[in-house]
Amino acid sequence: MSKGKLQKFAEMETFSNVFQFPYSAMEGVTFEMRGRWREDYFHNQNPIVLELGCGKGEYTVGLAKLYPEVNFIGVDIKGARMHTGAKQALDEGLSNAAFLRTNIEIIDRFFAPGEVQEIWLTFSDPQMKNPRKRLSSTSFMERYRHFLADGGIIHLKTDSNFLFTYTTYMVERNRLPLLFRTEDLYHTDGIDPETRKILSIQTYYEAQWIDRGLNIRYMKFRLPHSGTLEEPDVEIPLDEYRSYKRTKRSGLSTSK
Ligand SMILES: C[S@@+](CC[C@H](N)C(=O)[O-])C[C@H]1O[C@@H](n2cnc3c(N)ncnc32)[C@H](O)[C@@H]1O
Repeated sequence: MSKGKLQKFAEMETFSNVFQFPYSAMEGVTFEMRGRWREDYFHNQNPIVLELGCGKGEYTVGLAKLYPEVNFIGVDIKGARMHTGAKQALDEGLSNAAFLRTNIEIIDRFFAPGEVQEIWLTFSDPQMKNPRKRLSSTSFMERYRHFLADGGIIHLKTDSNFLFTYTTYMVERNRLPLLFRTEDLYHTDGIDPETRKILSIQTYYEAQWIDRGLNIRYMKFRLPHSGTLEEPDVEIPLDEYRSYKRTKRSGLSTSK
């Protein structure tokens, strides 16, 4: 591990806004703030919004600045990336932003039923070959149901035609209420100023995909608790650009 990463990890141990519980540390352990994030950490009764796969946490930090009356928690397994957002939140005194380093597969161990109001999926890996790892698959929706309020909102912002098309079919097949959907966010008219402000927050990956000339897609839908969820049975064209290898010119590894 590089010296820079080691230093970031050491610093993260001292950050009061970071909780680190990877899968390996969770065997037989119950997260003690489950059901008590508001009381024990945020010290308020405001809603809680998660950014899953937050990377450097641009949405967690950006939304926390825009909405001081809402609590935001960025979740990712990669600590070196999370360090950026966690440090920024501390430096800027954002008491409504926190970070949880864990595997999203066990996310329901950290939040009690109804404890979370909304989820953001920002530039999630499309996992074209592995639907069980896809953060908008029905198996993850089932996990989210354990702690997301009934009818809670899920936002998906992505460059990936594959992930966006898959999620559209998943929403249709399960009749989840669709609130908004655009295949080309930055060339869509009629988006209200408040939504535009939220959607203009750009993540690390988003900036790189925009540089490559890709459309940014966005949808939001509700996830009710009732009804059995079924996987859509559809063939979706793969995102060809994701099989490109890292080049000196692009500097972007797309095989992720
Ligand atoms: C493509 S990056 C996007 C990061 C950030 N949202 C952005 O837009 O720049 C996907 C992130 O999701 C995280 N991730 C993917 N699957 C995960 C899982 N099952 N558990 C925890 N983190 C996961 C990865 O570690 C990575 O940081």
